[in-house]
Amino acid sequence: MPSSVMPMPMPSQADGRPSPAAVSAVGLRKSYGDKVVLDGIDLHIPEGSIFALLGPNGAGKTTAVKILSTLITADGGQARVAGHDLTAEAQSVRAAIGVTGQFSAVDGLITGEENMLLMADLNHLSKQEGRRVTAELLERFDLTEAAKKPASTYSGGMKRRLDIAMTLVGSPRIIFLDEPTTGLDPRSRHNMWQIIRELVSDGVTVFLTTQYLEEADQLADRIAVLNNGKIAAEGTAEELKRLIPGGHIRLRFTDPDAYRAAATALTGAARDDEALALQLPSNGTQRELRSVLDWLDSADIEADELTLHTPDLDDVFFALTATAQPKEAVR
Ligand SMILES: Nc1ncnc2c1ncn2[C@@H]1O[C@H](COP(=O)(O)OP(=O)(O)OP(=O)(O)O)[C@@H](O)[C@H]1O
Repeated sequence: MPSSVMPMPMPSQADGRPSPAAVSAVGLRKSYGDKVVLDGIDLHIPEGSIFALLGPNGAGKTTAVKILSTLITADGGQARVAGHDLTAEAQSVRAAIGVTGQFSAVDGLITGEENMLLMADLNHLSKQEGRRVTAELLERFDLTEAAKKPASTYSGGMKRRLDIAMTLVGSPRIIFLDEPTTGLDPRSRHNMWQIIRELVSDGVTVFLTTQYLEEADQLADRIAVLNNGKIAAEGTAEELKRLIPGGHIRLRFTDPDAYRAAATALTGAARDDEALALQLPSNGTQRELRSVLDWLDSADIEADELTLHTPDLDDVFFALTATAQPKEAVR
């Protein structure tokens, strides 16, 4: 499947010119020993958008983030982040970005406020400015009450919020969030999504990696699926869903005789004898649904349950990453 996927067109502005890129990369490559992790990655992430890099475990998502945030160097290819060349202007790249990794930068032994003030110091803010920014961010991330408690006493969601608040002390224009909601409960995950949306409404560009398809679907303007070292597909969630077949109508019966009669009449349907269910391919349009219903009426078939299934990102992910997956190397 990946090899047959057409590249998506570049996002463009109303006047047809390509949108200014917060991150652009051509042919990024990285290997560990003889294991190729990134095998020529191209990216174009417009300013002020949310980009999600999806991929199975060990696909190379963190490696891509580490390269683009100058933590490690690529073996080949070129990239510009915030308008600066990744190799020649690494210092300028660092000044423009914030990174929160899977392993938090939060120091549990000191309070949330002290963590923030330390960050302000590292960003060379004056004492007064550091205090102002700290108070503002703690308030924004609902941490004012807990500000004077050791960070080790915080819940997972609070630690994650503190982590992002610390990243924002330096007012980065681009934020890399490596699996920002892994391990969070549903409520904390939804809170984090809201925070991410607010960041973007302030003009920040967000590059996030995730294993949660729903997260990419909910948040991202564009999504790239990384598999076997390559971008298997890239586009909006809707564009990706259109790439794969999988839409169907499912008819379920309670009466085995009715099921058998319907299965005989509907020769093109896939059968699930155990569930007494039939599955008909469908593109999900109203016109097609109506013609199927008319046909069922004319054949005198009455199902007890009819459900319409349109492909979701899960289907896309499974279709694109179904080929032999690389085994995770031991680090
Ligand atoms: N420093 C390293 N030395 C050797 N191999 C490494 C190193 N870092 C990563 N790898 C390997 O590179 C591959 C990609 O790792 P990476 O952490 O980028 O994947 P990932 O997509 O972020 O995975 P996950 O979703 O599990 O976090 C894995 O097979 C990993 O074991």
